[in-house]
Amino acid sequence: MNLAQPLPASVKIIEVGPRDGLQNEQQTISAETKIELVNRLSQAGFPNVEAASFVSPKWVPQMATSSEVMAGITRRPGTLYSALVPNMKGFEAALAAGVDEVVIFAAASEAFSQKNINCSIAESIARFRDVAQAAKQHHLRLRGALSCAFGCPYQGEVTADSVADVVRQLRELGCDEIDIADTIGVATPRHVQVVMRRAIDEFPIERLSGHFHDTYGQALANIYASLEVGISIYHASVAGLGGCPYAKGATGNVATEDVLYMMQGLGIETGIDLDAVVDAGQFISDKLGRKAVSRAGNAIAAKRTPGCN
Ligand SMILES: CC(C)(COP(=O)([O-])OP(=O)([O-])OC[C@H]1O[C@@H](n2cnc3c(N)ncnc32)[C@H](O)[C@@H]1OP(=O)([O-])[O-])[C@@H](O)C(=O)NCCC(=O)NCCSC(=O)C[C@@](C)(O)CC(=O)[O-]
Repeated sequence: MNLAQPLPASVKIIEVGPRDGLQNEQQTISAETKIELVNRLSQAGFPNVEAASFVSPKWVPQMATSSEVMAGITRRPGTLYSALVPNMKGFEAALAAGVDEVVIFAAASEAFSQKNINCSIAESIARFRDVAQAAKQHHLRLRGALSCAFGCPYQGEVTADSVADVVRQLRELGCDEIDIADTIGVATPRHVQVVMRRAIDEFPIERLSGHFHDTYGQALANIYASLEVGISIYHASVAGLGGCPYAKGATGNVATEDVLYMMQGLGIETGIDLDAVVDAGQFISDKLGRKAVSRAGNAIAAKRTPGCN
């Protein structure tokens, strides 16, 4: 029996490079560079750029410049600028910085919740209740991220039921969108379809997203598997930037250039200029002093060099 549906005609791609991509970089990246990266990405046409994170600078020092970044960017009408917010202190800073969307971030794994935000899942949901209410009061969009939905670096297996349980709690907080995240990139396509189908039982499919890291080289296959079950929102990171400070060995999110190239080939509309994203990827890779991790990005950049075909 073929359970696959027709693929969506269009998808929303959320660019998470400036936050998820850069948060784990050991070298200090200037606010100026982050601002230029965000501007290049919004100009490329992304409907949503995750630009900042108002977490404790003791926990994630690279994100300490988030207010400066938000103050320095040139806002493009049509782009929403999002930021991670773990508590009310983060919310106040995000509000003052003028973010359009706050992202509360829970986990499907107790062990990861403790390592990442220093509290249990239940405590995190209680903390997020105040943030969610404040976001609604201020008419800000509210997104819920769910880490370790397919496996945890500390506890190992994570069940689809525990994912569904936290999705339901995030729905009850009033999340407009919920991200099902493979923080350590361990998922494979059939597993993804099982978990996504359980999540769809708890939350409207058109507001669920897939957030895949590429640690085991499965991210594009996992996106395709999610397309088959009808998921139409995906996160990606320019030049494949990233990793998670609390998930050892996690590599970057799937590279945005690779996702856009695949969507183009599938005839799925994104509204994003792939060439401009390749430029943004080369820009940030030059600043970091290393080659972009995107296969498609590097291939397209190489083709532009005279003498290459
Ligand atoms: C949640 C806390 C704050 C708890 O951390 P804590 O130490 O339990 O909190 P606390 O309330 O005891 O505060 C400790 C200190 O931090 C300060 N503080 C407290 N809150 C803030 C804030 N918002 N902004 C700035 N400062 C803050 C607070 O004022 C205090 O300062 P002190 O009195 O010692 O000088 C901490 O654990 C934290 O910031 N964690 C963030 C970890 C993180 O950002 N991880 C990466 C993002 S998650 C992720 O990447 C996964 C995702 C979403 O991408 C999906 C995926 O890929 O799977």
